[in-house]
Amino acid sequence: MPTARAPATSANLGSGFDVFGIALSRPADVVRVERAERTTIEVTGAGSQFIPEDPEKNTVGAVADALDAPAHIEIDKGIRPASGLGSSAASAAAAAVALNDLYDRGKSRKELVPIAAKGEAVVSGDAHDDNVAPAILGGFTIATPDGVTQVDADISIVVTLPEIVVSTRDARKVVPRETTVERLVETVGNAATLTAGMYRDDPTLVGRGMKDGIVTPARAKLIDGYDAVREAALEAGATGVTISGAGPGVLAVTHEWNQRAVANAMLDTFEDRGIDARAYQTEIGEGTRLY
Ligand SMILES: Nc1ncnc2c1ncn2[C@@H]1O[C@H](COP(=O)(O)OP(=O)(O)OP(=O)(O)O)[C@@H](O)[C@H]1O
Ligand SMILES: N[C@@H](CCO)C(=O)O
Repeated sequence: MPTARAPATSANLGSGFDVFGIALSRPADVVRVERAERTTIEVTGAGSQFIPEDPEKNTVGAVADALDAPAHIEIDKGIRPASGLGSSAASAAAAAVALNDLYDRGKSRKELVPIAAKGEAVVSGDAHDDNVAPAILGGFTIATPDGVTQVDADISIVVTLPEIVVSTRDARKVVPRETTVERLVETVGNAATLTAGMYRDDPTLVGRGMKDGIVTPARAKLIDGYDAVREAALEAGATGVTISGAGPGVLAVTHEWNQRAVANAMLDTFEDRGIDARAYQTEIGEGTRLY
């Protein structure tokens, strides 16, 4: 039975809304697939009680359909749903890679990206590629309508995950529909700085390039304590802080040597406000691995 492990991912990185994404070395989902007459799904692990097993409602059902690959699909969730860590995308990415192997469909990793994105459409209303691209390919990815560009990068990351639920569908409703030319110029500059930082494995440039004055301020209101947690992480030495994906995860870029200090500062700040949270000290990592 093919088994695939797909990593958590963080989309947007502030200045790259719906375009940038990174794979994280942990946590991850593990998906096992077995040929069947029709698709059935079994979900265990983190937050599994909130995840539908109906193939019409689970991201992996749409992937099995798109590959014409009916299967019994077992999902072991390592990534809590509605986290901002690409939980729904990780299952879709792992299913795409495992089903491609099970049915010998011969699709390349890049060809599997839009197929896995069909799963994202099931949960958030549209098929953005910015989580499934890094989940499948690993590293830092730039997903545009013209295709995906992938860069391997070595950057330390802390993501704190508060016990707050923010669904991608709701977080997309608060995204401003218009912006100014000044904001556009600022965002292009930041996105370019971030990309240069990824090429150079430079956490200072990546952190600086995550600044965003358009989408992040609107979404920060959905995350209790976001401004205070951001300040605390920067004071502890993070080079940049933003919302991970659609939230509520909060992502900090760090130097490797102060990862722990940044994680503790973020956790303490959530705790001061009575919000339970957990921290992942992680780094940009590989894409889906097939066993
Ligand atoms: N295989 C799956 N894994 C996780 N969530 C799933 C899956 N299939 C369907 N869902 C549903 O998708 C929703 C979670 O997806 P959502 O995009 O909101 O969160 P996320 O993937 O953690 O966040 P983000 O995309 O911001 O990183 C939940 O409503 C959940 O029930
Ligand atoms: N780019 C997406 C990622 C979450 O799926 C968003 O921020 O809405």
